[in-house]
Amino acid sequence: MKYISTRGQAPELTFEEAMLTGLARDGGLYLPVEIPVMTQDEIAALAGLPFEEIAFRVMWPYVSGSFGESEFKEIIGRAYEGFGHDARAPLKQLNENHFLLELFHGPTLAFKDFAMQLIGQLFEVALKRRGDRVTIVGATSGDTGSAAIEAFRGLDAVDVFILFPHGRVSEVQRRQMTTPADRNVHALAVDGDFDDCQAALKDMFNDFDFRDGVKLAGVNSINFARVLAQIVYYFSAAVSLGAPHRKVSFTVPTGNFGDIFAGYLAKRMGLPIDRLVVATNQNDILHRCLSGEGYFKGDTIPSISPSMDIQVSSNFERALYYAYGEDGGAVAQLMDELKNGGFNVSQGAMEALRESFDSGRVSEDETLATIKSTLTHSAELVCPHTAVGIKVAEEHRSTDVPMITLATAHPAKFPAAVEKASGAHPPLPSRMSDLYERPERVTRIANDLGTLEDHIRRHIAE
Ligand SMILES: Cc1ncc(COP(=O)(O)O)c(C=O)c1O
Ligand SMILES: N[C@@H](CCOP(=O)(O)O)C(=O)O
Repeated sequence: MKYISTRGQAPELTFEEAMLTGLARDGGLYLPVEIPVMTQDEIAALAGLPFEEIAFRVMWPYVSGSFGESEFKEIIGRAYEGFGHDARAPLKQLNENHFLLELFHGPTLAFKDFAMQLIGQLFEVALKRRGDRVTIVGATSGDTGSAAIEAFRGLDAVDVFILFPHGRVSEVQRRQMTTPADRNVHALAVDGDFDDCQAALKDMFNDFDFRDGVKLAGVNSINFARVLAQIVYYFSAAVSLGAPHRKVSFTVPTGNFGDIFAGYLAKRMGLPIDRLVVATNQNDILHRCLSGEGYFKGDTIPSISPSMDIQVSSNFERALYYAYGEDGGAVAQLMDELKNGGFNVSQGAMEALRESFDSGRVSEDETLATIKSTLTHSAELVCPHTAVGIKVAEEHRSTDVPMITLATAHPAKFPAAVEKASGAHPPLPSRMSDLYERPERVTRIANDLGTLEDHIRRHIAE
């Protein structure tokens, strides 16, 4: 499989090259040249298989040519062996036709572990084969950073620098990033918001001297490998509810649009997904856009679902690429307009987006009320991001198609909000019970490209 950029001006790459590259050199995001399709029989055959086998069958067409078949199976095995649930992504029933897909049984208690644990293994194998090393820089609103640090800590061939917005992540998220003692891990608390961190990261990729000098690699969902690994649980969940013989819908708490874009690819691969519902908090650029108001940046407002405090949703570019008929020139022009504040989406592209996506926005009070009512009515304690999803899902579910809401993080990552809403304190798993006692190591740093690049150059392989 070859990979092309959403902006049409970067060289075609193999899966391994695209994974190690991150952002395309024309500023775009990599996508497969064509989306592989599974037959209805192939999808039906997934029912009852272990998660790892489903992962292999779903991802293999995307990676073959870069990794051997048994090599890839072993990588998948290693990636998920540390998960705290045999099903990896178990489904729970909330009410008659509303289900919760629990994606927080990995090492850092958020859905990011599904992809990050896999690409940690893929990077290690690929870099060893090449005899190469890279500098990973990641931007995080809390969960990507901790998952990346967990996946890459202690690896000789990788330095990992994580930029997070100072004061805008939960204490558990911060401590997950600042307490690992490994010398190749560097947590940077940036004076800015998540969008500033993500913009700085993209600027580093577009600064070719820096990019080539430090061998920059990215593990945010700008990296297609991240999105790929997230396709798998759409399949495992849907077949366990009767797909391909029965349609299902998904509601996804959304910020950077990576998770729900994985659902879009699952649909294009042949999974009978009826609706994909984008659920946003008060940082609602995606909801406004899907409601026909154009894609215009606002100020990011801190919320109790901080991982979704995002205004520039990087993977929306991938959805626009398909909505604009795979026209890289059109996408490049929209992204230029975004630099000046935003753009209106053409009527044809809006129709294409609406064929798959619905959306809803949830206020802070509604988030708190949903945490409480979910505990009261379904005996489930959920994190604020999941609550945003549940609220929107309830507004969009129909009686005849099961709705699956993605439970994207463990409630113990956000104890203050969960306790405020429900009065219940979500305990951390016992393996993390000393998290609050571990010493922290973090550098507070200005939101300035030169300062960030200089810091990274000076601290590589120290
Ligand atoms: C807990 C949680 N829920 C939801 C999201 C939103 O996911 P995405 O950015 O893929 O839309 C994030 C961050 O990415 C997250 O950390
Ligand atoms: N919510 C994310 C933001 C970054 O998203 P990514 O999927 O592009 O890595 C986080 O927790 O950091």
